[in-house]
Amino acid sequence: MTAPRQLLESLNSALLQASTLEQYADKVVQQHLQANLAWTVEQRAYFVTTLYDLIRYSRKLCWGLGRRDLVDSVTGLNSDDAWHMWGAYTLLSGQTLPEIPEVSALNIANIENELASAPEDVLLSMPAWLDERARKELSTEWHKIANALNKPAEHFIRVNSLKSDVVSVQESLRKEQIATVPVDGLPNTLKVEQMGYLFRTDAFQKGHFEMQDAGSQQIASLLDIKPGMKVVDACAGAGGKSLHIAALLENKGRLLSLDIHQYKLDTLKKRAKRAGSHVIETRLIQNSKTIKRQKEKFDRVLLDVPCSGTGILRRNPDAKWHLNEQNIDDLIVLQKDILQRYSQMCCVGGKLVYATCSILPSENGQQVQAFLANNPNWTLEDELSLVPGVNSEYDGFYGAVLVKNDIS
Ligand SMILES: C[S@@+](CC[C@H](N)C(=O)[O-])C[C@H]1O[C@@H](n2cnc3c(N)ncnc32)[C@H](O)[C@@H]1O
Repeated sequence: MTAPRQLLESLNSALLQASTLEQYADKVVQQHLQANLAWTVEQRAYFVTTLYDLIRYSRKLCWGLGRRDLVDSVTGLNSDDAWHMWGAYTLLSGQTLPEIPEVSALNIANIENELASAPEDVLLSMPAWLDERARKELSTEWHKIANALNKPAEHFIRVNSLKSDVVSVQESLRKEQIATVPVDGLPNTLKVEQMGYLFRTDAFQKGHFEMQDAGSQQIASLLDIKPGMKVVDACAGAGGKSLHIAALLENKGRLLSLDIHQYKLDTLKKRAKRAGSHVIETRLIQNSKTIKRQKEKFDRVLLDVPCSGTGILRRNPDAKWHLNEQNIDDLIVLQKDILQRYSQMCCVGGKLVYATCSILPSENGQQVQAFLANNPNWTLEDELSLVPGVNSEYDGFYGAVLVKNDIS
């Protein structure tokens, strides 16, 4: 596709905005798409894919351009640098550059020559600290995982079984020129093959589906939910998994969705209304009493804890530039505290799922093992570890199913 000048200028300013790290890339994308409603579906796709790739590969591109001063932080990027990054990216993707002055000085031989001396973490375009930590935790698998995390994310739909079914959603989207295919082993999941304005479709407006990665869709299923159960989703956020749980409950029973941020719960409420999920009650966690009051009240507990998000870097490529090593260490302390305190909400004989969207064992299996060592009344029933590049084509997710036993 030959991108029009106006689109390239938008791309340039979007890259500058994202590089300040003052806004997350998805918000920058939303602003630009909203401001350019005349772009075709193809042009929108080019904008989003290219911006995300420029962010994803910024470290490698800066090295290739000989800009070692920008390799460790692109927060000092200016408009000329942003044009050069787009130019280098275009050449490295095997495409030709238009004859415009901003990129006329670039040539592929120079870029490849610079990259020949780049260290592994630069070629993977990962922050040096993350590369070092992941190598320690994941050994030789890290290389494969990092390459998989650098691929653009695919888009998946979870059909809302409270209101529709896979065949009807597929047919409804097909009428709006959006092509989808079923996903093996996941009965309510569709993969989007031909993108369109998904959120404007009739099926979306009527609550017949939600956008949710196929890996993420496997977490609520671990809870082994039966209609009528009492369930708590204690880190519910905007409700991706709460909506799935409500569907598994077939709207029978009770689902308490908790979070420390009211604005996320407000979004959850709107989504629940659209989805026809009547069993959801939201509650803000104001202090430790909110949790203590729910002691042993639930058959199922989901702890989808705050984490590094390293499993979903394909979807949020800028997250690696926002993170630092201290953040991960702090998150590990928080996860441990949430698992210890919030597990009290589970009744004896009940089950708890501890989940993250991280690929780091220190946030996953190691947390669970430490919990089991300190809590002999709990046992590990099952463990799901979806690791891009190793055993999964989807986002990276971890889920451990823990059972609370009576040892009195
Ligand atoms: C991984 S996100 C949850 C995503 C959500 N479950 C979904 O599927 O859309 C983690 C959530 O934990 C919340 N959180 C952070 N600290 C918390 C705490 N101490 N107790 C409960 N929730 C917390 C965050 O606000 C965030 O919404």
